[in-house]
Amino acid sequence: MKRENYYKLLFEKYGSKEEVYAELINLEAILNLPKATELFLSDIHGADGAFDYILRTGAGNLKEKIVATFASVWDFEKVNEFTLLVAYPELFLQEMTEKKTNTWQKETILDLICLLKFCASKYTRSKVRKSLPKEFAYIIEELLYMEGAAEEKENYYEQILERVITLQQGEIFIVALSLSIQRLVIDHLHIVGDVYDRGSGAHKIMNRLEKFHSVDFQWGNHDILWLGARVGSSCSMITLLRIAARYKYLLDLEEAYGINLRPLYLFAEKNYKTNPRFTPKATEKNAQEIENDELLEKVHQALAIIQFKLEGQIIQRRKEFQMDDRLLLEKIDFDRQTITLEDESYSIESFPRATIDPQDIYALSAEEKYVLDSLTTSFQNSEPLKRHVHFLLEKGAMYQVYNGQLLFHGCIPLLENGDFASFTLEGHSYEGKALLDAFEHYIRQSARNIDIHDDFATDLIWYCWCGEKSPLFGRKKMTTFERYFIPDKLTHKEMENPYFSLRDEEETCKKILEEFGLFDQNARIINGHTPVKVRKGETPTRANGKLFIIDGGMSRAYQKTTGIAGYSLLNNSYGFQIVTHQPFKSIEEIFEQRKDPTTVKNMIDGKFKRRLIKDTTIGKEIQEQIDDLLELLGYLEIAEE
Ligand SMILES: O=P(O)(O)OC[C@H]1O[C@](O)(COP(=O)(O)O)[C@@H](O)[C@@H]1O
Ligand SMILES: [Mn+2]
Repeated sequence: MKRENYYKLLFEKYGSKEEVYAELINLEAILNLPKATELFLSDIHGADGAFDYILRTGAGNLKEKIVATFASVWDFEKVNEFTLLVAYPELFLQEMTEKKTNTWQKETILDLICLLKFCASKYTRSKVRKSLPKEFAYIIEELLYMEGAAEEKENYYEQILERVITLQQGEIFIVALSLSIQRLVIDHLHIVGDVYDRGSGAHKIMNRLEKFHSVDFQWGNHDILWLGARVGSSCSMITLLRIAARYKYLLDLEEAYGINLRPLYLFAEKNYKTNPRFTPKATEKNAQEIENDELLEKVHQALAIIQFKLEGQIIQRRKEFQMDDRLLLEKIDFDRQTITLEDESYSIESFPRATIDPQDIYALSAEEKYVLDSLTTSFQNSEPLKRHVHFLLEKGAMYQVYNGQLLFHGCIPLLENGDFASFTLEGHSYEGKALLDAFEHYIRQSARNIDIHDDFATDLIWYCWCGEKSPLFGRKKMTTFERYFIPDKLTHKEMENPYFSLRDEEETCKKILEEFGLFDQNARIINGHTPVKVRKGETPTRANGKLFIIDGGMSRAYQKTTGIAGYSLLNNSYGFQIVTHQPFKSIEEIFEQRKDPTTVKNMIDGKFKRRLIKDTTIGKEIQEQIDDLLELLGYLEIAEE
């Protein structure tokens, strides 16, 4: 478009020169406000309750704000009580045993207004307005910004509150105020991968993310399985189903995504026997569940075998993946019940050989094909999955550079000596940032053609899940087969890419940051994917503070290894804060304990200078708008002459 036409269009948006001035002043004011709070979360793994809890409490930030507002007058007990009220207002009101007298309501509303005022102080009025519930926006604004003498104000407040309460709106008002506070406590959310798998609530998390006011997403290896399932990667789809069987929430997928599992269940019931190696992971059992387990064992096996066959097919047609050592089924000696891996023979146990055709080991049987087709149809017709994958494509990426930080889920593949490891895709060799960009390019290409199921791009989605050079995975191989069938635990080890030890060194982190154009000394890497084993003395801060690992560790099954639930990260205008989470069992337990066990630790960056919006990614965009408006004014002046 010609510059002149652009100015005309821009001017039409404002209508008058005065409006342009007003917008300029507004934008310049925004640039000088303190930077808003970001929350970084990762590895949520279907734990929707824990996720909901973290969002409602702003990962401990809500309590921090309450302490800052009322510290001089309230004790811990009162702070905890109020945190609970703001985080779960509906439930709090419902559970309250004392009478909710008019005085109590009035006091609570005034306290909430006070807190809201504090939380809103670093935002523009227009932004605060957008965060308020429509029905109460006017009243709340009156209460927030009322000018005048103390006495006048008090009378005015008194009158408004009296009215709200006599109209029976007190409780609704309390809920509305609490939700607005929640909304302002976290301004932007970063999901550093792995919302999906190992827990049954991923769809609820995705529903919530779709509506979240400001969010970005770095794909994790588990999310990529779901994206793959939607866009035609059969092997990704079967793998996520196998994991769902392993963690015992397979049936929930019928309701969550409308997946028809009947053909799969019928096939498994007919072709498989029970096999304790495939008993789903679960903690407590009742009689009905035991019966269910038997069926699930069969389904779980059926899925594992289809997965190994499909993997074999991909590895055979994609020599460039260099995964021939993972062509496992052909390495089995069925009569001797052994497998040969890297010239070593290992015994295998309970391998269900009945559905393997010795003449064509990786071929699916007609029945398996039928099951696969019907599942594919189900996945590709699922409306919620379509929406969720659309969200992943729109808000998600392989990595993100935001406010001078580099975010990615897994790793940047490195060689032992710290150089970037290269990988060849369709004849081109890529490394470092270019490698991540290339993966992203192919993922998006595959997503444009969901009817093609075996092209290079779609196969590469599966590679992202478990390939050695996949930045989302970062391990030499995925030993799923070994863990199911080979008792020798030595074979279960998944060697990590050198990145995972080299990232502890400042030099490595600096090199990676520079590769992504980040030269500032305050630049940091924010990483997910690997649980921080607190029990073994590991910490989430590495490389002299250049890198944070924030595996939220919300997957219950993994809490044994970590010793806590996990870590997340906050970043406000003063710098980073590391948040330590305790295992979340239920809201009931939180209400019983009446306290938020989350702890927040400040990591003030070197010099104590508050970061303003002008120093952020959004600030750069606002500056561009300002520059445009200034140019527009210049243009208008010339036009007037
Ligand atoms: O414990 P499970 O569910 O069998 O999963 C183990 C597999 O998951 C992985 O850890 C990948 O998942 P993460 O991205 O959560 O680490 C594989 O490396 C491993 O083979
Ligand atoms: Mn991961």
